[in-house]
Amino acid sequence: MHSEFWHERWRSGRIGFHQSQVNPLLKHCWSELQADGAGRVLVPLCGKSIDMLWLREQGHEVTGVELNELACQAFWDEQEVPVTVQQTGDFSLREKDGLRLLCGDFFTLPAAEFKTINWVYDRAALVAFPEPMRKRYAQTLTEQLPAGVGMLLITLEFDDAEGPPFSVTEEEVQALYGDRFSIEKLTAQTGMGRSGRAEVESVYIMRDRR
Ligand SMILES: C[S@@+](CC[C@H](N)C(=O)[O-])C[C@H]1O[C@@H](n2cnc3c(N)ncnc32)[C@H](O)[C@@H]1O
Repeated sequence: MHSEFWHERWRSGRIGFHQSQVNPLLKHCWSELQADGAGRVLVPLCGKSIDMLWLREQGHEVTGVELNELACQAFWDEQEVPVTVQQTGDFSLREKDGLRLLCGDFFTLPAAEFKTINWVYDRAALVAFPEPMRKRYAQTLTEQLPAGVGMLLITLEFDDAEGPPFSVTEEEVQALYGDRFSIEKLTAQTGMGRSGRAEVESVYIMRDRR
């Protein structure tokens, strides 16, 4: 998936993935990580998700990483929070009160950004990538994240091969992350997706084996 694909989605407002409410599965399942409002949460491919606000409200520090500048600015504008934009390497940074939004390519995120992460929240990030990029994405996380990290991952499964989103099976989650994490599937809900197709939304809790 090329960057331009996503920039065009944001420019044209075709952001059906964005949710106006906090994701109910996040609210329901986050406590399973026993994160207790402590530590920093990485939200890869965060868009302008208000799930980051909910995580912040729990007490976590939050770092979101998003490719598109419109999305990063819209997040703060919609909260009516004025922020200044700083440049840090290849990324622009908008931050306020423990919530940092880094704008740039996740695959070029400096190693130092991963070192302070305790938790990862992945909703619509892994499934946003086609298969070869999913491998690269999961490899980046498993190689860069520090010991003891935990993750909440939400995936979708459906028959249609076209994406994004892309269908990700439990077997693939195991293949991508099983060497480093113990993986527990918490729920799997069958429902109608945005495009009217049947899909299964699954939540995984992943705990570092190290
Ligand atoms: C399907 S959306 C999900 C957004 C968010 N997680 C949510 O739940 O609303 C995927 C997002 O990832 C961003 N994105 C795609 N490739 C990226 C990359 N390489 N680095 C950072 N962000 C990326 C897109 O701009 C888009 O906003």
